[in-house]
Amino acid sequence: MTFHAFPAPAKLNLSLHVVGRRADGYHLLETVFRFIDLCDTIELAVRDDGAIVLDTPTPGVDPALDLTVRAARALQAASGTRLGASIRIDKRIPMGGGLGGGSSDAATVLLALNRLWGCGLSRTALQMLGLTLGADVPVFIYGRPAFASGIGEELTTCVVPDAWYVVLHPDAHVPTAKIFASELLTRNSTISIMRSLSDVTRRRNDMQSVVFQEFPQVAKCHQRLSEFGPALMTGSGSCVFLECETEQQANTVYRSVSDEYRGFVVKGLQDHPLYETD
Ligand SMILES: C[C@@](CO)(OP(=O)(O)O)[C@H](O)COP(=O)(O)OP(=O)(O)OC[C@H]1O[C@@H](n2ccc(N)nc2=O)[C@H](O)[C@@H]1O
Ligand SMILES: Nc1ncnc2c1ncn2[C@@H]1O[C@H](COP(=O)(O)OP(=O)(O)O)[C@@H](O)[C@H]1O
Repeated sequence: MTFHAFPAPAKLNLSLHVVGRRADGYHLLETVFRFIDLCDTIELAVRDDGAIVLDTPTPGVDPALDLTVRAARALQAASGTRLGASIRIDKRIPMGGGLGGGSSDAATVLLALNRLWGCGLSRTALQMLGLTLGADVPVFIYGRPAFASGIGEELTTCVVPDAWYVVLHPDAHVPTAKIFASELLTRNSTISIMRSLSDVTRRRNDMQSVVFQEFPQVAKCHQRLSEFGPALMTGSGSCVFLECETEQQANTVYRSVSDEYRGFVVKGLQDHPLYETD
């Protein structure tokens, strides 16, 4: 069996406003996504027997519910292919950190198997299929830094700065659904997110204060990183990040806090590594 390797990058939400709620309970967002150069690696081998086999189950995730397996099954059903796949995941993106690792893994499986199986689905069709797996999946298929509205699926390319990030991972696994369900969550943000993007000090994350109340260790970590500049939480947390103009600045900040917190320095990407112009 021949395995082919594909990258699945993490994302940051550079700003995130909750602007409403749909009748089905899902929240309407305005957010800016960008990819960073922390990646899982997904290895895929085509099988003739139609089976979807996860060779490397992720601790704590039921293999049948792993987003890579669900993505492969969804593409099988949508395309009608008789082919299957063996999947290996080399996981580097922390789970439950608001870095979108599971969603990115799923997107990479959809993009890569679409090629390996010769399904010929368009990028837009893959985005719609991805949305059935999670609100964060479409942007990883879209492949460009993006302003997102709706529940995260209405995407417009936006300009993001060349930047480096200090990302800290406090010791908390934040359940996304619980934060969205909180009575404390602001659901009527009105400030235009695009106007605030160019000014780092005006960026914000409406989920942040709710997470800080439930998980004081995240608040503490955010407070520490804020000593160096306008730090923000990504997505529903728990990771917090600080944007820096240079790698050297980011390394200096990280060195100051690395005794207290797990984390890393990453480069902001301009495109998803699998992005190709159509
Ligand atoms: C908050 C964000 C911001 O990018 O990221 P993460 O922190 O998860 O990375 C996303 O909106 C998360 O997207 P994703 O993680 O794919 O969420 P899903 O699996 O679709 O949904 C998990 C649960 O969160 C709630 N949910 C999710 C998205 C949304 N726009 N409104 C919601 O209310 C729903 O209760 C849903 O059942
Ligand atoms: N391949 C996968 N990688 C990571 N998480 C997965 C995967 N498949 C399913 N999951 C589930 O999705 C949840 C959210 O994971 P992830 O996308 O990494 O975090 P977040 O939503 O905080 O950005 C995990 O807690 C896990 O239960």
